[in-house]
Amino acid sequence: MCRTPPARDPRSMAPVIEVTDLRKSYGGRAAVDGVSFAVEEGEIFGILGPNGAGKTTTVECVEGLRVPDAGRVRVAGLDPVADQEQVARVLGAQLQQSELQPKLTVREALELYAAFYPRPADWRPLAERLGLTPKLDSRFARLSGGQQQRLFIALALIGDPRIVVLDELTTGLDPRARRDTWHLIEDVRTSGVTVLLVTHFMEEAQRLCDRIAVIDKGQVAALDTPTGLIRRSAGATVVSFTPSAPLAEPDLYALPALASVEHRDGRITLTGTDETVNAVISLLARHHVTAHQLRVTDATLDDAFLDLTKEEAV
Ligand SMILES: Nc1ncnc2c1ncn2[C@@H]1O[C@H](COP(=O)(O)OP(=O)(O)OP(=O)(O)O)[C@@H](O)[C@H]1O
Repeated sequence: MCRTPPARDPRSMAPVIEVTDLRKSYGGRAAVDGVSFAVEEGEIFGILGPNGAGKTTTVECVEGLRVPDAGRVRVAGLDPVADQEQVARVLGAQLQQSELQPKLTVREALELYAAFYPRPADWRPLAERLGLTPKLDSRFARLSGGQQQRLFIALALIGDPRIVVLDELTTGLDPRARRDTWHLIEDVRTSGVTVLLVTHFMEEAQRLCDRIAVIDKGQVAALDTPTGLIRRSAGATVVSFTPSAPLAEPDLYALPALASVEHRDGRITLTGTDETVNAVISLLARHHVTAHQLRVTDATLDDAFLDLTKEEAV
């Protein structure tokens, strides 16, 4: 949006955010319990996890808002706690709703936050790009949810940061406003800014993120590209069909790489891998059973997330 993408030699690229064995407890209970990840410059890096997993605590340590109990955090090589002032110049964070005065107009908010930085971005083109120009004289409290989020993005970018941290950016937005916001995030990245994105929305993570750390119970349960996460989850491929004659249960359960079997209204749904699909087709042929409405689909990030964060059976 405002930065020119830096010319980068991929071989010399150091991570712009490094989190190593981060630990943070509240009242003796571990909220973050040994989290490590590294974010490359120019990435959209997602942090995904169930409620209470430790996502916000992790990003607050990256922002320097919380002091870790143990571990190491570096943002552009700086310590967010010891070097707070320098970190504030390279990292833009999304404000929480409560942090902006309801009576402030959009223009006042932009001017006020621009004044915090030695070399702020020009807020006018930023406001224009974010569709805020017609709202410059509106008070914050009178903006719609989508307009408020766009203002938060503008304020996070006003210091012309190298990195922007966005936490639950599209919560409460309608589907159109959410999609508009996704386009904005893609534009932000195209302009060379690294994005650290905390989200609950699988579709959002799958669409936007280059890589995702799935955090569960204070730990990194998996770290991969969205496609990689789907592939590594137990049931990466879903096959469903209505057989022309019943199939023996032991034959189904003997299928290779099978993750689950479901029967509903005469229809069988299996999850597994491509190997499972090939084997079920052979099984059907061997027993001269026809598969009506045979469908083979890829699992979604939603399926992978549920698999990666499932509660262990007790
Ligand atoms: N200031 C605090 N004092 C005490 N406990 C806290 C505090 N902040 C967070 N916690 C607890 O730490 C754990 C992790 O919280 P955190 O907000 O980091 O999780 P989260 O993954 O961001 O959750 P959510 O998706 O619900 O926002 C939770 O059990 C939460 O109740």
